[in-house]
Amino acid sequence: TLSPYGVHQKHGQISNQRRQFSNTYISVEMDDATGVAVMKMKRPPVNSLNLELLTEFAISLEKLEIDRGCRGVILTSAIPKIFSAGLDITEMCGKNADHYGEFWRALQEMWLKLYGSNMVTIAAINGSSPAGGCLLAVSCDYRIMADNKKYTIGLNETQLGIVAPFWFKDIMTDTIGHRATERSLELGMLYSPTDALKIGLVDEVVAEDKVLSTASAVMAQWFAVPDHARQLTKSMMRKPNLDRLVTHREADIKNFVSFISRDSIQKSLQIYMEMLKKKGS
Ligand SMILES: CCCCC/C=C\C/C=C\C=C\CC(=O)SCCNC(=O)CCNC(=O)[C@H](O)C(C)(C)COP(=O)(O)OP(=O)(O)OC[C@H]1O[C@@H](n2cnc3c(N)ncnc32)[C@H](O)[C@@H]1OP(=O)(O)O
Repeated sequence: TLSPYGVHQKHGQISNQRRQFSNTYISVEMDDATGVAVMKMKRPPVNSLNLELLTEFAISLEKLEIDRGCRGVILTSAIPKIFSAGLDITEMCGKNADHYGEFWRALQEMWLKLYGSNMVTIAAINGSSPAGGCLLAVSCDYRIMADNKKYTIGLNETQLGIVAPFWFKDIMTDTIGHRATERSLELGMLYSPTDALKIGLVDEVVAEDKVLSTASAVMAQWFAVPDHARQLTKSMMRKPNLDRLVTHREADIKNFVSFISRDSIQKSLQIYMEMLKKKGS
């Protein structure tokens, strides 16, 4: 073990086997010949991240992390036109403090596993990806987005009357820079794929039907670098952000619970949910 987050070399096993494991909201297909797992979120209608999905996500990643045959994960969605609608707003509305705390801890856990993964992680963003959906993408090593101007990506929390926590903000800053993050977060901006590419929020925009094949090709390029060197470099780059959340984890939960429990915030979220429902009907 080379880092507190469990850096270790993965050895690809040469075989023609594909293994699959599936939970309620996450399915994983592991290709032993390539060492690549494709992990799909499948929670209709919009892959909103509820407690169960977040828990399954973390467990699936942990399984892959200890699987010596797995060197990389492509994260994508099984739902057409949607990568993820972000956190399930109903998990943050009308529940009690214990529930909010449990939910936030599950989100932190998932993030520590994804952002701290030793595997190569590539987001194949095949649909809209607001807020928590954007967090998933930005936590990966590389982002490929489908070229469809109806899709958007960004941290739009302020539009809901809530605030992106410091660890969302930190990785956004690392990705697009301080000034762009300041503007983007204050205004709760959502970007089209082309605009996301311009500011560096995604690395590539490709035709919808090429998102997965491009992800596989990029994975092969990343695999050409020796695992131990890439993993140590990743760990060195990401350790400060990981340590910051680990150190302030309980305070972050307390902060979230007290913020989200405020009457004014509950009201904002209810209004936003009603607006979403009206738009859909
Ligand atoms: C100072 C201290 C600070 C401390 C920290 C404090 C707080 C931080 C707190 C929270 C951080 C949260 C991050 C988040 O992720 S919040 C979630 C933000 N997400 C969104 O804004 C996305 C909303 N959804 C959409 O924009 C669209 O649904 C989308 C573009 C994804 C898809 O559009 P489409 O037209 O296909 O589908 P819809 O008809 O809109 O939706 C279908 C169905 O799904 C429901 N729904 C959509 N999104 C969510 C969601 N995020 N959670 C729950 N439910 C969702 C929608 O209401 C529809 O339902 P129904 O009408 O079919 O019943």
